[in-house]
Amino acid sequence: MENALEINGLYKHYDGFALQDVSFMLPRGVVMGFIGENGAGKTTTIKAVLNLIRRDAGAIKVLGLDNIAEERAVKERIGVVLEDGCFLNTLTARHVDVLMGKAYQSWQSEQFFRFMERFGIDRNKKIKDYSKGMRMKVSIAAALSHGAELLIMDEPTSGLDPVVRDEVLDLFYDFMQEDSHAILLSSHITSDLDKIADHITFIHQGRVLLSEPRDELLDTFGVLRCTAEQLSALEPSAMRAKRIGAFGCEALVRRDSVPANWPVEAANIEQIMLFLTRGEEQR
Ligand SMILES: Nc1ncnc2c1ncn2[C@@H]1O[C@H](COP(=O)(O)OP(=O)(O)OP(=O)(O)O)[C@@H](O)[C@H]1O
Repeated sequence: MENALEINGLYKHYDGFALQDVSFMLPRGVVMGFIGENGAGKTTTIKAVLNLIRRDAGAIKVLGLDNIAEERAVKERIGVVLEDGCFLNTLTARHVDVLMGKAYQSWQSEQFFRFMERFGIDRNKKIKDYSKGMRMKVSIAAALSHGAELLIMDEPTSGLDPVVRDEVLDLFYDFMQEDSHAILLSSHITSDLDKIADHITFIHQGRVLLSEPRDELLDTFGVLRCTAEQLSALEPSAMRAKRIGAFGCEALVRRDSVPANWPVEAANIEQIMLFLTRGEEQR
């Protein structure tokens, strides 16, 4: 089966910022965490996938379809949740149901209202009177109620409390019970990604620095705390990034390239992201 998403050589230039040769692949059956610091280019990439901005170069396939030439077919088969919410504040969940029914051939009202009941959301109340968590749940419920195979979400859990975040992650988990489904999820909340992401794509200053299965990433890299002398004795290829402080050095290292008796600790996604963003890069 074709990949859920393939981005090849995506370029987009703004004044003071550019996406440069962004390429990665999201296979079906996979939840991809799309991470990077503020302004790294996550939303710009997602907007290019959704054909909301004009790209300068590159090719994007969504569920095997060209995202521009076959835009209508693509829209029907993906669920989208954007950072700033998708619906007007004066609408109620009932209105959302009517609008979505017009927008999607395969809209499932019953499914949508089952979600509303599960979340205890009053279908007659206006969106502006919902809490932030409820608004996000309505957006996610809408994205999940038209038989989408791929969910594309820009920071769906940001600003939500840990209990609501967990409920939302449960929804994603349910969605992924179907093998052909996939999720692209941009997030700053690395603990959510620790729970749900199978694959991590990390973007920094408009370029993809890595795109790998999460377990491989965690197996490959570790954090070494050592002296400057020890650090300089290390093979350059063993080190991906380093930070040198007054009291010693820390380096993100390839575990298998460091002498076995050196103290290398497991790294989590947040540490890897911080090293690659703020550490002195070693290529
Ligand atoms: N329409 C635009 N015109 C000019 N610059 C833009 C435009 N949209 C985005 N940018 C710039 O592109 C850069 C990347 O922004 P983007 O929203 O893609 O980052 P992000 O990784 O999603 O960040 P965040 O995590 O803060 O949402 C930023 O410097 C932003 O100012």
